[in-house]
Amino acid sequence: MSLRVESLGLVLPRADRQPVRLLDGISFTLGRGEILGIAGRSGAGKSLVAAALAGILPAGARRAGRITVDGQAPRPRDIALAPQRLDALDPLAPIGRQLRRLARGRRDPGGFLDHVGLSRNVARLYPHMLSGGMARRALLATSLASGADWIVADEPTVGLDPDAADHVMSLLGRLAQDGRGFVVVSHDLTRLTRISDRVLILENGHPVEIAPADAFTGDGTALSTVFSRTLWRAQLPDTVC
Ligand SMILES: Nc1ncnc2c1ncn2[C@@H]1O[C@H](COP(=O)(O)OP(=O)(O)OP(=O)(O)O)[C@@H](O)[C@H]1O
Repeated sequence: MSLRVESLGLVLPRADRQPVRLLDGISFTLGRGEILGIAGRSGAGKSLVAAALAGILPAGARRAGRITVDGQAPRPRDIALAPQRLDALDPLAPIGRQLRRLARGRRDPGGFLDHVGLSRNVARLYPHMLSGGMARRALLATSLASGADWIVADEPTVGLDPDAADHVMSLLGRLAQDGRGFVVVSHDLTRLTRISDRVLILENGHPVEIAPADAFTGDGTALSTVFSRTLWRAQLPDTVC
């Protein structure tokens, strides 16, 4: 029971010029109940990977490689993206209606709100009435409502204060324990390594390494590449940048 990604790549053809290779050679296997973190510097390709896993490609881009769920091509609702942009929530519909729409009326939206730690009253609220933390949780609720077993959360803590970021990260950890597989993209390596089983480090659209989360400790000597060690050390509180 796994999500398998083999040599995922993205190429953007350009008229009369060399195509741009946006992503190349990204491979991993994720089991149910597991979390794979994806980290890297700004522009490394994290959001592109997140979107490509959910089948969303930049205009004109070609995908290379193979993505399978339990050995088969993913069905449309197998993999859901909780995107970085809060405006992915429909500004014109209350949250409950959005959840019902995604669940195709199969389930009461209240259950999805319970799962992400939001009060059931939130079902009546429009996105502009939510705090940043509530909106992040609502986005996660939409990915649960879609029925996906594999959820890709792109920067779920961006814009949140430290307490709210901790809450959202622990929520992801709890949701994974229910048997879904999560890919969590975050620039916040410290929080990411607390909930992930393994972390894929990306640079320039290429994988640098996939390390077990417990290798991100101390001064990072357990990491196999200088790049990952440098990225990790840059986050340590006593590092002067
Ligand atoms: N639609 C697109 N068309 C062409 N290039 C793109 C497109 N989207 C992203 N890119 C380029 O791909 C690279 C990776 O972008 P991406 O948004 O995935 O980075 P990221 O690691 O998520 O960065 P950040 O942490 O700043 O969000 C960047 O150089 C970006 O300019």
